[in-house]
Amino acid sequence: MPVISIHDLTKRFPSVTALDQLTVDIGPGVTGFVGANGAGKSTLIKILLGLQPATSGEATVLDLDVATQGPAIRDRVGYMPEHDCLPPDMSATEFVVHMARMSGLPAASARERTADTLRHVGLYEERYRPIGGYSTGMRQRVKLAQALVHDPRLVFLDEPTNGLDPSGRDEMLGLVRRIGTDFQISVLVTSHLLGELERISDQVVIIDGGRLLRASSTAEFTRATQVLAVEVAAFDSGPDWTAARDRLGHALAGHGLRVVPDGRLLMIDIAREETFDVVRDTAAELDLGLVRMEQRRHRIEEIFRDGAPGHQAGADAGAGGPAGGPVSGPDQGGAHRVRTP
Ligand SMILES: Nc1ncnc2c1ncn2[C@@H]1O[C@H](COP(=O)(O)OP(=O)(O)OP(=O)(O)O)[C@@H](O)[C@H]1O
Repeated sequence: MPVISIHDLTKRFPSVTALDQLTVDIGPGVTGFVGANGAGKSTLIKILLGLQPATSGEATVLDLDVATQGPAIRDRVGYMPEHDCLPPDMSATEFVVHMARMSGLPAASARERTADTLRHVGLYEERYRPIGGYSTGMRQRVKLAQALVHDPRLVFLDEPTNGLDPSGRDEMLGLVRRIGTDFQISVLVTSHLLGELERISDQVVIIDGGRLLRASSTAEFTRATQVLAVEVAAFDSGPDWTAARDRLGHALAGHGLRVVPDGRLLMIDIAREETFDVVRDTAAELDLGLVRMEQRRHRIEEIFRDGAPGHQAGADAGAGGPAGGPVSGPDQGGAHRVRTP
């Protein structure tokens, strides 16, 4: 049963259509909601919380109607807003207790839940210091704690990694993942960075200009391709990786495999089951060491890079044949911007 159900939802502002006939069902677990800046992510969250009316269309959250049951939704759902909204003179404990009381918790359980939640987000030691002296990462954790303190069934996290450096981002993503796994709270987390959502989400919804581009399980997005990526090192020619790569490439082409170089790698069509053995044996015959041999997986960002939703990016990487030029293989890097603002 979907946790969130959105049907034909449109939101028009005077000068822009923020959501355009959006229809999508979102199941339990961690859902990554991705789109460029201005794609309509925050607008959707506000409509789902009953804080803003839609222009047309319907949506339910935990089976509650967003148009008429906003307060009941906000009782059951936690919300971490994108922008900083923290009082600098209060400590994390004071602020989170206050938010717990606002959600209707009695004083004693508000204090107890606050201590538990701050421990969970890694702020226990610092909980009595004024928020004004906190780093960006700590402030993000306070916002996360206040979203969790009333023990919601579902949380909306709007760009929780905003402003964080790579290690802070990794820690935040780990926390978000644990909310879904350890606490069994469903999560809708937004980002304009595709790579980070791919890592932590059970399903991913991609919007562009307020329209649905694609919604599917992460496993479906990142399923294995029929391309084997191989990197070799030459024992006898030192650091000349180009020569080693090309020797192997030509030998494999001689075995009837379709091979395309891509930087230090060879992209090889997995035409038959023995392909792995042929690569291993040929590298050994040529006295080359196998540094890496892995079946490529689709990356979510390929959907954007290659334009068309559902495009079989990477699956035909070897189609150029042995004589084909270098192809741009699946991305090796980390998170990518969908579109810079
Ligand atoms: N209250 C408003 N009045 C007018 N236009 C608005 C309002 N809120 C949002 N918009 C516009 O709607 C579009 C979608 O904005 P929204 O904030 O939902 O995008 P987003 O995907 O969350 O991006 P960001 O992360 O940059 O906030 C943008 O063009 C924005 O300028």
